[in-house]
Amino acid sequence: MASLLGIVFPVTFPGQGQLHSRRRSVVKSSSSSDERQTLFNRIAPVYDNLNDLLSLGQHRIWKNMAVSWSGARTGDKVLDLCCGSGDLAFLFSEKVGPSGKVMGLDFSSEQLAVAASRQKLRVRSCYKCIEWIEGDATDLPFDDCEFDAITMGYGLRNVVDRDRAMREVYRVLKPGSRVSILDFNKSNQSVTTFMQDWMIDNVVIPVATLYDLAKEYEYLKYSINGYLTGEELEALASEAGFSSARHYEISGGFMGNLVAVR
Ligand SMILES: C/C(=C\Cc1cc(O)c2ccccc2c1O)CCC[C@H](C)CCC[C@H](C)CCCC(C)C
Ligand SMILES: C[S@@+](CC[C@H](N)C(=O)[O-])C[C@H]1O[C@@H](n2cnc3c(N)ncnc32)[C@H](O)[C@@H]1O
Repeated sequence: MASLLGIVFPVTFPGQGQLHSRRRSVVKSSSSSDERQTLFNRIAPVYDNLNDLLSLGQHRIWKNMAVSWSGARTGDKVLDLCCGSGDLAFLFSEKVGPSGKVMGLDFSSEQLAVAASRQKLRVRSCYKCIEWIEGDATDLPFDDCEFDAITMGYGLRNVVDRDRAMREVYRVLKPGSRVSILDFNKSNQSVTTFMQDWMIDNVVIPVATLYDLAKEYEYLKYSINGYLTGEELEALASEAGFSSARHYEISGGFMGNLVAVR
């Protein structure tokens, strides 16, 4: 498998956060990581609107649940991993408040640019505590035991080396703290899988085609099929060292949320 030596410069987008940059070298495991980075850069301009349209706004409820399950409290230092356009980071900042600290990390510069521009439009003081960092989930530019809570919203499924990402999450979490990982549910129920596939084939992809994004949303179906079941996600967390892990199915089994405690 071709490997690429990529130098990733995790830089911040100074929405209102401090400006800092940390340099790490990341060996990308395969070109598919590059392809995914390109995909999310490409869909960034319409990503939020299509999520609202295609889920009838339900994704905001699911993201609220994920942040609540993280156990984040006022004053905490928290990480939204694979933050994209920042939905969960904004929810996190409402939880931790102005005395807390929110870091949003993603390897898509275009997604981070959308996140930073959304941040500039928000006036509440809690949103000023968010810092955006360009980096890789498999090589986090943070110290051990740095965070009180972590979320990954629709991120883990898109990371090529999920084992490494889970070990990194474990490393940077404080003992006794939680990671909350929201994503599509890879169901064991054939009727759920059938309905999920039907919706993607007959609603999601036709709508995405109107935006010339059919291939990007065909990847969505491919990535769900290649994802882990709830049981497999619990095992992944356990193998990474987490002391407990539970996967909860939500929205009729269409979505799922893993909560793991370090
Ligand atoms: C926020 C959501 C998906 C984010 C997302 C994740 C990915 O990995 C992608 C990969 C490639 C392209 C896009 C994405 C992406 O947007 C979930 C909601 C948005 C979904 C696109 C809509 C899925 C619809 C469900 C199959 C059925 C929803 C039923 C609901 C009860 C109305
Ligand atoms: C579907 S989006 C989710 C965005 C946001 N969390 C949300 O819930 O809307 C997946 C995000 O994961 C990011 N991503 C995928 N692999 C990554 C990696 N190895 N390191 C950092 N970000 C990654 C993509 O750039 C993309 O922004």
